[in-house]
Amino acid sequence: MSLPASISLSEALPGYPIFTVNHPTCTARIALNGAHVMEWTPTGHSPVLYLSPDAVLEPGKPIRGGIPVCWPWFNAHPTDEAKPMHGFARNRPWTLIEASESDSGVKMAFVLCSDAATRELWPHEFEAHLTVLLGSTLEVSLQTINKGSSEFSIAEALHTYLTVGDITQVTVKGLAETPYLDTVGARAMRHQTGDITFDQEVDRQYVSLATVTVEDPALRRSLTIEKSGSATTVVWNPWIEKSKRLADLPDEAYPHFLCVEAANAGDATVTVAPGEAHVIQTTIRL
Ligand SMILES: O=P(O)(O)OC[C@H]1O[C@@H](O)[C@H](O)[C@@H](O)[C@@H]1O
Repeated sequence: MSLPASISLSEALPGYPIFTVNHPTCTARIALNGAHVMEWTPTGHSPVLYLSPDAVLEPGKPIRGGIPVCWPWFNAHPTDEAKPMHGFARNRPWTLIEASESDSGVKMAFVLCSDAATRELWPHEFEAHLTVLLGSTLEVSLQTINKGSSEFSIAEALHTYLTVGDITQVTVKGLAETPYLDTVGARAMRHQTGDITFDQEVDRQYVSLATVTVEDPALRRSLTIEKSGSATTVVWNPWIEKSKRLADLPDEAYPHFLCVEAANAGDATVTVAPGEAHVIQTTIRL
């Protein structure tokens, strides 16, 4: 496929293609492995997405940072922990099917289809389409199409790593008075009173359709995360002890990112009938 002038293709390592976007509205990088948006920087601003300096760029491995696509399950597989964490979509090579540009930005679309390897992990026929609009805002949508003859259920997340200046000064607004599944320690349903602030590990699945704002006084900016087709918002920061266990994340990195993820997780799995489709979408703006 021919690429428009604002998108170029290179290899981070042999056999590891990366698309680089240089457009008047933004710069960005997207890996074909996982259809993974690694970086997005609107013109005149510092990077919005966090990418670990120790991220591993290797076919079949997830990238620490950017927007991993978690699909068709979220977190550990519900019955078989030997299967990949967060599903297989972030570990597979996708195919680029559209790349175009306009004055407002760049559009890229990728597809992942069921094959022998995916059937080993998940016995269903599907097409997954990831569409990314990169400009002064970032829009990502993931469409799941059931190509088989029986229904299937999915969990999913657009696992967005946001750069923040100092997590201890961050406030997340939009989830006050919302129930959530707390997955730090023994799982428990809890109730969020007031806005979210951070002084320890946070790993929560909020039952929410709401738009979320991340107030970041250290970088003097706020980020808005809108979403649709998503009944769960995951909020995650590993803090120090969990960071030490993650080999592809520097121990001292946790104050500088926060994950706010449009998701369908926990009880909010999505059932897709044969021939039907489901779309989860998120828009991030400064
Ligand atoms: O290390 P991974 O597989 O990318 O997962 C990172 C985190 O992803 C979050 O979304 C989960 O809520 C956490 O429990 C998990 O630790």
